[in-house]
Amino acid sequence: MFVKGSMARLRPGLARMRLQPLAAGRVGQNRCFSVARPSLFQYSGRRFNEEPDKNKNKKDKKDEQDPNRPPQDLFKRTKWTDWIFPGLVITLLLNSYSGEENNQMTFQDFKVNFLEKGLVKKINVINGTFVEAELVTQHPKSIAFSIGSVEFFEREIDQVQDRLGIPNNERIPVSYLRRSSIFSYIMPFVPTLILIGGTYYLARQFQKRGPNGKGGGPLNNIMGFGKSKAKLFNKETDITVKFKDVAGCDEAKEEIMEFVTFLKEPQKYEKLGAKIPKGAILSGPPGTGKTLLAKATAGEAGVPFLSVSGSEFVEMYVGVGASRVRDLFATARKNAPCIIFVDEIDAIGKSREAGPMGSNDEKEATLNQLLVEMDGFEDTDHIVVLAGTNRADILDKALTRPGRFDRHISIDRPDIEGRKAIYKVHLRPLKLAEPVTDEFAGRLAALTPGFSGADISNCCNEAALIAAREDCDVVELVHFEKAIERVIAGLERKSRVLSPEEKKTVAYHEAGHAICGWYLQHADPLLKVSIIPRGQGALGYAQYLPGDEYLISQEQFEHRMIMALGGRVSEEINFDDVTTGAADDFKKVTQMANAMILRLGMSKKLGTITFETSNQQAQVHKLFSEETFELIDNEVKRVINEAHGKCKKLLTEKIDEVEKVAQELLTKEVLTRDDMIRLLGPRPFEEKNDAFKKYLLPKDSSQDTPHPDQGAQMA
Ligand SMILES: Nc1ncnc2c1ncn2[C@@H]1O[C@H](COP(=O)(O)OP(=O)(O)OP(=O)(O)O)[C@@H](O)[C@H]1O
Ligand SMILES: [Zn+2]
Repeated sequence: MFVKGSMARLRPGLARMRLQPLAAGRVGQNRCFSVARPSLFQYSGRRFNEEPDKNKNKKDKKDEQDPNRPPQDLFKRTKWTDWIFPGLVITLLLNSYSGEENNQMTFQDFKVNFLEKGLVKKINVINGTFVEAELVTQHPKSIAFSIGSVEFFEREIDQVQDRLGIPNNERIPVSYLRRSSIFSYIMPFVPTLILIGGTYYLARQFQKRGPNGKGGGPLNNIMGFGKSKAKLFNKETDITVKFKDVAGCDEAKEEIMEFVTFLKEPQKYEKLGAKIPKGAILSGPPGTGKTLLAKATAGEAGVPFLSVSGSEFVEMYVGVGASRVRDLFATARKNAPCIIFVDEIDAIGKSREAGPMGSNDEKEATLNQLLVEMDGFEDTDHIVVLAGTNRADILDKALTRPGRFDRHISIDRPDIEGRKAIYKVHLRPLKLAEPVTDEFAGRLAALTPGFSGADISNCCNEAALIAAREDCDVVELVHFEKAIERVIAGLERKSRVLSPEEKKTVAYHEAGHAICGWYLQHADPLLKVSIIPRGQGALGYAQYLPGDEYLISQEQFEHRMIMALGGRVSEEINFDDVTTGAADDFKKVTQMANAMILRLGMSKKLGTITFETSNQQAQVHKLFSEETFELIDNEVKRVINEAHGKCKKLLTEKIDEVEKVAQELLTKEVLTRDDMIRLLGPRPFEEKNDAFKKYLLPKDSSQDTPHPDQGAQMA
């Protein structure tokens, strides 16, 4: 008989399908036989009268031992814990599936075959939907079936018993039971269990197959949330940077030297009772070598270096930042004496005064923890905390008070001598055509005013890349010049083809800039004019070389404005219509005019007052009257209009020169300083840029390179 067996239990649907004809046939032909077997059907869904199925166990066991069975691979888990989660889910699924009532007996069968024959001893109505009837016979001892409604069932039973004339006191006792399966208790916890189980399961899986096969996968990191992300550089192996690798910034080095001596010989200070500063803030524009200097300090002192970025403390979860700060200092104490370097400290150390968006509790908590830790460690801990920032001005005052970051070391962009020194450092590893001379480094430095250390390092690398691309054996000056131009103005875009009209407009526009620059006294030395598109959006540009200036006069300002307007004015003079090409020029002009009026006291009408406010304040309060507003407006317009007028006058006078330069540009696309001298004669003024005179002018040939700041990229 195929009826019996594990199949009936494991696959109730299938069992039902096969069993039904048999049962129906039997029921139809021989009711006694059919009623003698109801418990068989109940194996599929019923829980009582169930006999352990030995065959099934045997079969399963056999299956497990069969190595050729492919799904078996799935079962090759080693630990039982791996099965908790999948097991839970499978059990629940099976239960919900087998939980369906699979009872095959109907009330009619019950009535005809048992009730009317007087075989029923007791009736239990379970949960109002299901009936178990105890029988007087031994085989079967009981039967079970579903009912639609209790009232109907009761009525039917009464009717049968009425019909059979059973007196009231002998009627079949009916009891009403409430039975709940174990799952109804478990069910409310299931979502939580699945969640916990799922997380645990996934965490284990990730742990097993972490990157580089060592475990510790991404999910595992969740467990290490509060851990600091600081990178520890070991003194013996990792820190190879010394002060000699940090060029320029001599004052900064001198100041930071104090920490080196302290970390090397703390007794020297301690025996005199001196308290060594706990930390210093290194401030300066991006790429000026703050991180490098901090690392070199560790390198010189021969102590470990813990480097972390302020933004790495910031997480959206409350308390994580503070916990990371604690962890960082705990690590530092273990490695003392050592240096902690927190880059971008402004990410957490911003002034705690509530901004327009209100305060940020998590950041405050992180900052507070940092303050607590800094107060907490003693001089005897021999830990120095250095912090880098581009915005020292917005730091919380509590950070900079004595006892915390009480030294402020500012590192500026390098001047010509600084750049020269930095070039020498970064030229060292390169294979050059000739040994690095003062002249060579000076020339590169003169060509790159405003470059930071990082720019210089980038530029040297770029030069080597260009040399390699051109299959040269050594890096030459020309490669550096190309690299500098590329760093400043972006990549040449020869593929951007301009129409002849566009090209003509660009040529006259650039010629306008160039002529203004040539004939204005305070204009910076002109290096190159080009109408080859470069970078993003620049169709042409005139390049000048400003010196390292710290003061700019009003007249210089005005001349720069006139130069910036030269492009548009040349278009006005030479064409019937103007183009969009001067948008960037206008931005510069407006910025300069605003600065003159609002900040620099260069307007007689407004006087020596600064009208500049932070944006947030301006939004909330009106800081000056309508009349002042109007006056500012008028003054800005006046300054720009005057510059425009002077520019127009100059270019109208020099219209032939503009024509010459524009035509030459149209044929050659790039004009160097030599070309300009050939076309216009020497500049009527002496060049004021010392670096230019010293390193570039004597050999004034075709060494033409751009500069990064003002004047470059005249669109
Ligand atoms: N004075 C310098 N001497 C030699 N190299 C320098 C100097 N300054 C910067 N560099 C080069 O620039 C790179 C970047 O510098 P660094 O990361 O120290 O700048 P930073 O000031 O910390 O920048 P940021 O403010 O963006 O963090 C250095 O790795 C180094 O190669
Ligand atoms: Zn322009």
